[in-house]
Amino acid sequence: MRIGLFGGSFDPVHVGHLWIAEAALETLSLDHVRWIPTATSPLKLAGAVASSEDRVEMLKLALADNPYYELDEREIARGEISYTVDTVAELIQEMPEAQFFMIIGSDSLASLPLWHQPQRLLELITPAVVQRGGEAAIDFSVLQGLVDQDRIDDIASRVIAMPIIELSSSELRQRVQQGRSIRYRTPRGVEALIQQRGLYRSDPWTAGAPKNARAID
Ligand SMILES: Nc1ncnc2c1ncn2[C@@H]1O[C@H](COP(=O)(O)OP(=O)(O)OP(=O)(O)O)[C@@H](O)[C@H]1O
Ligand SMILES: O=C(O)c1ccc[n+]([C@@H]2O[C@H](COP(=O)([O-])O)[C@@H](O)[C@H]2O)c1
Repeated sequence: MRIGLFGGSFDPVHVGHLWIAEAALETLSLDHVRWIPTATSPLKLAGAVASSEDRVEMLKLALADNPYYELDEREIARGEISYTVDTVAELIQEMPEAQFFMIIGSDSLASLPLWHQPQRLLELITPAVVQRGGEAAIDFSVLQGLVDQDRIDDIASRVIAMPIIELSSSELRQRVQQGRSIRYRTPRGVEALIQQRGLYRSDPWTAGAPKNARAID
């Protein structure tokens, strides 16, 4: 079994995320992509804007019709800060036969030395980094000091190519807050849920504390 792990805040999930997962499935010949929404991302300690429940609900709608996608709610269930190294160690113990890949954007690679126990994490799992067409080549030198050059070359050989999709969850949140359309930026069901539940309507910065207070209690 070859399994891609795709973690994120998914606040909300958007078509950039879906494209990444699809490109990863093909490039790495994966059996499935396991989507793992964070409780609180270690480098986004202010917490997500939407509640964990709403983010999971949106993911369920986005992933529903794809048999190669699985939703893994362990980080939400664990609560508190979601360290990837803990999640990966758990999964390896549960599925010792599987080969895991950690799907990450190049911005996440750049911050990897700041992650919790990055050296141990890289001993446990191989990152597969998304390379967006037209962008400068990924700088793998950030891994120097964490792993040796052979390992860096191995990681660099597993890039996931995709076109540039100028989208982020922050942009979607901002658009909703400004009353602008998010159509085609996220699946229809997700868009409908955001509207129905009134998510992202108020500006979290002017409204005060993040709404996902439970995640950082
Ligand atoms: N448009 C995109 N193209 C390539 N990678 C992306 C894109 N959007 C997100 N990613 C990657 O997907 C992973 C999960 O992202 P995350 O859930 O934090 O979404 P985000 O859009 O980056 O959110 P935010 O805008 O709130 O920071 C990260 O590794 C991130 O680098
Ligand atoms: O383990 C860490 O220290 C760590 C630090 C930063 C990010 N991550 C993971 O990287 C993924 C994307 O994070 P983010 O902040 O872009 O939503 C998500 O699964 C996070 O848990 C993990």
